[in-house]
Order: sequence, then C-alpha cells, then structure tokens
Amino acid sequence: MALVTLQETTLAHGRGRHRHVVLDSISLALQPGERVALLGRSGAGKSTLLEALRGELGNAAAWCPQGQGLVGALSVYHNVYMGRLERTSTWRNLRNLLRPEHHAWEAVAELCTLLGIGELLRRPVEQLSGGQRSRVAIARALYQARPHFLGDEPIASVDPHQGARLLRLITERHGMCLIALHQRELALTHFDRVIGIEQGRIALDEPTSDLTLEQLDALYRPWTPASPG
Ligand SMILES: Nc1ncnc2c1ncn2[C@@H]1O[C@H](COP(=O)(O)OP(=O)(O)OP(=O)(O)O)[C@@H](O)[C@H]1O
Repeated sequence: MALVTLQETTLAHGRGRHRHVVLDSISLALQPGERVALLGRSGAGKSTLLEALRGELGNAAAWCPQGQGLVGALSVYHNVYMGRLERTSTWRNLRNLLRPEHHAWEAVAELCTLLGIGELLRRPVEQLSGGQRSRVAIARALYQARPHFLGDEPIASVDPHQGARLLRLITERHGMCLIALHQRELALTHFDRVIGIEQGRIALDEPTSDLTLEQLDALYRPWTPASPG
C-alpha cells in the first residue's frame, strides 16, 4: 500500500485574484522504502510539493527545509537538539538550553561526528560556512528520528563527494525519502526513482534504471511560452 497518495491534486498559493496555481491536477504515490529524487528548475514547485506531502505525512517524516531554518546565535548542539523539542516539556527544553543533559549531548555529538561537524558543537551556527550549516540542518533532521524523510535541497551547499555521503546517511536511516536536489548525477546514482516537475505538471516519473542524464537535463532547458495560433 502506498505511504502517501495525491490524486489529481492542484497545489496553489494565495487566494481569490491572487491565487497562483503551481502544480495543476497532479497524481503521484510514494511507496514505503522508496528513495525518490525531486528535480525541476528553480520555481518549478518542488518546495510547494514537499510542503503538501509534509502536510500528508505529518510526524511520520523528518523535515529538512530549504534555507535550513537554523538559529544563528545558538550553538550547533542547540540547533540539532531543536529537532526533538516537541517531544519534551518546555521546562526540560529550557533547562537543556542552559545546561545540556548528558545523554542528549552524547547523542547529538555522535550524530555530528558522523556528519564531520563533531568539533563544532559549541560554535554558534552564524560562525559556520554554508556547507557546515547544511550539515547542521541535516543533523537536526536526523535527530528527529522519524520513519521517513522529506528534504528541500539539503545538499545544495556541499561538494558532490560530500553530497553523496550525506545522501547515504539520510537514506540508510529512513524508509521513504523524497529529496529535492539539482545534482542530476547524484539523482541517478543514489535514488530509485526520479520525479521531475516542469511547467506546472509532473513531466517525468520513472525508475532511475530507465533514465539517462540527458533526460534529466531536459527538465532544466529554458522554456518559452507557446506561440499564439
Ligand atoms: N508563499 C507563496 N506565495 C505565493 N507564491 C509562492 C509562494 N511560495 C512560492 N510561490 C511561487 O510558487 C512557485 C513555486 O515555488 P517553489 O518554491 O515551490 O519552487 P521551487 O521549485 O522549490 O524553487 P527553488 O528551486 O527556487 O527553491 C514560484 O513561482 C513561486 O514564486
């Protein structure tokens, strides 16, 4: 049985005169255990689709947002710890903010070491590089320890080699993974299926074994509105 299904669903922003349809009457089903890459040009609707699926999956999916949503003034430890804030009481969270609990510190440290940022635990996130921040955001999503994973360009700021390693870490810890990215080679090598969106529709939805780089490149070609008549 599919984990989540969209059936002729239209996704839009705004209301009334300001309503802007991003994806029109799309259908898709995500299966347990699938690793799915989400591709499409900037503005194609990847984030919009991820938000809709996030609404469907709720707490079953860890969420790694675009732009990371980190708190710059807080340490790496505290940003990662925030992945589980909702699971503990406000009082305990406040106490942990001032004086980290030993077992929470150990768990975050272990995760950060795995991601190559173990030595940065006490460093405020605002003092990190873009790639280091990406890894903090991924650590925070992994710390959520949810069955599935939704990621909006989580490896955008890292080199391909590191990107491949991070994708492996994410996919081996989750059942279904749906990850937006622009690295087409990694989409082919680290995923089972690619969903490509273009001009308000799902233009491609195939197993990676049936796909070539050229087919993925086609999702990024500049498009011109159809000429009249
Ligand atoms: N809150 C919003 N209100 C109105 N329009 C929005 C809103 N968020 C996104 N859009 C519009 O919806 C369309 C799809 O945006 P979306 O962020 O889903 O694209 P994307 O594929 O994730 O792009 P990128 O790769 O640049 O992150 C764009 O035209 C964008 O301007």
